[in-house]
Amino acid sequence: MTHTGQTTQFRYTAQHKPNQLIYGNGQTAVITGWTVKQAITKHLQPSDYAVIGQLYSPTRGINLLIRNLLLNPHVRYLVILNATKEDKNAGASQCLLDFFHNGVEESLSDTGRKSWKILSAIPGYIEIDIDINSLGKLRHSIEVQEAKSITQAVNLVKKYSQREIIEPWGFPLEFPMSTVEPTVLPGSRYGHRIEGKTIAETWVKIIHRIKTTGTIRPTGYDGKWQELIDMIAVITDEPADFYFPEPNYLPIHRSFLEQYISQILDDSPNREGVKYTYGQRLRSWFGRDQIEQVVNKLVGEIDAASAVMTLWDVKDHDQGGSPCLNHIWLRIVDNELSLTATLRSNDMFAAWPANAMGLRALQKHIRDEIAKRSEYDLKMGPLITLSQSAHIYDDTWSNAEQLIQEQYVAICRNIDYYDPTGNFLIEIADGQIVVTHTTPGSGEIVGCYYGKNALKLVREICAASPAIRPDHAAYLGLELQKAADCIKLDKSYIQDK
Ligand SMILES: O=c1ccn([C@H]2C[C@H](O)[C@@H](COP(=O)(O)O)O2)c(=O)[nH]1
Repeated sequence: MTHTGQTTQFRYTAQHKPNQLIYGNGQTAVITGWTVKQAITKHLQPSDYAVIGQLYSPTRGINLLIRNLLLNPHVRYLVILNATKEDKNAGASQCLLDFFHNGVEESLSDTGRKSWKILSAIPGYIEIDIDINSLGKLRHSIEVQEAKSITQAVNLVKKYSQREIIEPWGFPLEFPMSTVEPTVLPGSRYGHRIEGKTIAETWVKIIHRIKTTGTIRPTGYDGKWQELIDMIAVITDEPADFYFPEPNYLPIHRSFLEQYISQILDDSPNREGVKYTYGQRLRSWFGRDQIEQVVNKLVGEIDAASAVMTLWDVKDHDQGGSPCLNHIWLRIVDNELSLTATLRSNDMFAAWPANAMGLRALQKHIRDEIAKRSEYDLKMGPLITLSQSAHIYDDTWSNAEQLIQEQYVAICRNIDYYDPTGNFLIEIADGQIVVTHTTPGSGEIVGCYYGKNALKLVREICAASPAIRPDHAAYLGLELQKAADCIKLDKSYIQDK
């Protein structure tokens, strides 16, 4: 008997990410991985499938997907698309396949919580609150097929939709879920500056800043994120071969970096299911190779302040999925080339490290091309990212907390107290405190302050040099108060003694 599916009464109930899914009334769930779900949906009728959704991450996505499947026992078939480079890199489709093939064991998750660990080479976890017998029942009640292409996935779904309706494998199952709302410290919302030597170090500081003072907001998808608006990250000394900490706490591996850099540097043809690549926007989208344009611009006019590349197309308002990276600007000052990139929206936990490394590779490429075509042998200046919505999604909050606990304190311990604002030399002369402001390197005198009141002096200094480091200002406060006390007690004062 052939069955078209129209007669079923099945309705998929999604408790997690309900607005991210496309619903039908069949018995097959389709996981499209990193391929946009519309690329599959457009070839099918709603009666062919129960639900169609994407799966990006094994550590973040699978747990919610399994919870949704447990709520929908009428789903008896699962087609998992595992087709693109992104799928291979993320490993989510593979890990989900391994869940159905191999099952789970009790273990600790990446954030140290007791969890069910999927028996897979790719780390993936399911929350321990989900009953193990229910997981077993789910695994054995659903027929699972991997598809290596869109066509194969569509054919598999159509094949299943021809089958006779099968009874649900049980009753809908729901398990408790614990959520922890973070404590948010007060702080300014707009405009934040973070600086670090490497991408890895800067990332930890970024995560700390957003996690401590970011505003908790709905994401526009399902769920929440913690957000700061307009965050500038300045990375001063990323080495040419990139710094990966040991052990690597970044959400990117060296093995993926080469592919990712190619997505930024190289043109690529339109691929079904992929909305855009940055390389395509830069190399060909607007009918010009913008990387070539900026290289030629700077070779011809080394002081140019117009070495701009744009990735935003005005047509991007007409459809979803517009590029997050929108504007790139290069500038040469003192024989060094800086690159500033503006991202309208930036997932600072999962995406920023790769974004930053890709942009650093672009900066190096432009430096080297300028060197090939001219006499200019430029140094690599800083990489600067301006993330307009700088956010951390709620499903990575616990990973972010763990990173802060394990790395932030260590990074703060290694801080050098160099302040580009300069140095302040404190003395007592003629019964007054005298503060001399000098430049950081050469020690040239650039300012002088006098008085007896420490607080007044600190305020004057901070007003005149508002970019002074907060710990430097605090140090000055202490030293100036010591000097003021010495005047009162008629004692001699020596700075730092
Ligand atoms: O290179 C990228 C691409 C995407 N994203 C993140 C930003 C958002 O969290 C999400 C895209 O969502 P939309 O703004 O397009 O809805 O992906 C990045 O951080 N960097």
